[in-house]
Amino acid sequence: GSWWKDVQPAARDPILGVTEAFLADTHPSKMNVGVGAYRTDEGKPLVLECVRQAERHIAGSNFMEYLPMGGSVVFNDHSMKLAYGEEASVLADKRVAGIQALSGTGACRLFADFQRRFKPESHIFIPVPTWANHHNIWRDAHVPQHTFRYYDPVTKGLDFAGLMEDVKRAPEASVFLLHACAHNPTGVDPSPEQWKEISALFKEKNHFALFDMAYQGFASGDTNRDAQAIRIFLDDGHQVACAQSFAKNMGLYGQRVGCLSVVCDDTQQAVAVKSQLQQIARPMYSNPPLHGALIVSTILGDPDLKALWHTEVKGMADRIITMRELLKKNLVEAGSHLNWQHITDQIGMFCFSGLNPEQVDRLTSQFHIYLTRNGRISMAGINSNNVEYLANAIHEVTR
Ligand SMILES: Cc1[nH+]cc(COP(=O)(O)O)c(/C=N/[C@@H](CC(=O)O)C(=O)O)c1O
Repeated sequence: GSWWKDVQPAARDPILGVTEAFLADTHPSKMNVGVGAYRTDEGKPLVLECVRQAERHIAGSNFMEYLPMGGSVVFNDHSMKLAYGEEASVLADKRVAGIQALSGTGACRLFADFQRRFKPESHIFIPVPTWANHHNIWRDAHVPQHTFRYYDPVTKGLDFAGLMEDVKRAPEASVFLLHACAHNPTGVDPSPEQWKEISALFKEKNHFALFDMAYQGFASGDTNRDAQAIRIFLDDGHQVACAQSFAKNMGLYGQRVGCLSVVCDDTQQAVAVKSQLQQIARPMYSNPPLHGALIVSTILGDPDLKALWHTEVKGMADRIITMRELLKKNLVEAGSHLNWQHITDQIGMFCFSGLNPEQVDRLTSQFHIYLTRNGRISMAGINSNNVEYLANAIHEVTR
């Protein structure tokens, strides 16, 4: 009989499934505020000018060879400097094992498999809510998951007390997943003072922090400011790990460019850790793709291109902040009397609107507006031409 007769259709991905539904809709006013992918005020994807210039720099260069299993060393060095700081002592002392990854997803997965292999008894503590794919990644790595409180649906802000209590109650030396900035889906980040308290408690409990930094530069427009949580933990002496993505902040979504780095005791340990991370990559995809890493290295390695990138990433962050203000203003003008303060209090790519699944379903069925059922709105999908339409629709389903 047929080999695969028992294979059932997979459930729709809660995020990428929204894009599929959006593409299938032919309505002229349809809006996609689902997937976290930047769009210009004209509603178009953006290729950064610094990327275009980098592509011209590398055009025709005779690169088609395999990269090492750990990817481009030059790329890894630039990526780690971006995360930890140009002058970070852990980099000067060569204590960090860095490996090029298949964007942020790949970096998280490499860490999850590394954790399974070298800390087989460990579990992972994941914030509630988080990026939906985090659960899939640690599930497939066979690492047991727990959650810790993060978001307060009443205040639509950080549940700091709940977070600290859960961190305190977790067993000694637990592994935690933390969003470095622009928390997905809530857009709620701890303040620097709160990060300092979290770091101190992690020290007390001997916890380990993996930072998922998929939006560095995208939150505030300042790459150093968006990495402050990592810098605070480093200054406190934590040996963190960091999963980086260049999908959003450099617009390299489909190039799959990322980096996983692990801070170690010393150079010898970093060499050992990197060698083991490479052994995880080898059977998975052998070695990572060239092109995107070369673009990133070209940009971060050229002062003018790097300065241009900083300007452009700030431009994207600023447009999103403007859309937050516009959406809130249009909701008031539409006649809504609800409190929409969180729309401008939240930061990064997403607004956690507070809409419930039924209201989301109505936005989609009645107004052809596509967003994830947890009420997350990707602010980049909003522009000056559709913000009023969105505000009226939200008012309609929340009145
Ligand atoms: C927190 C976080 N971490 C990692 C990733 C992985 O991105 P990558 O393209 O592998 O570098 C994403 C992507 N989030 C958006 C896209 C997606 O779901 O894949 C999103 O939440 O819409 C994140 O939001």
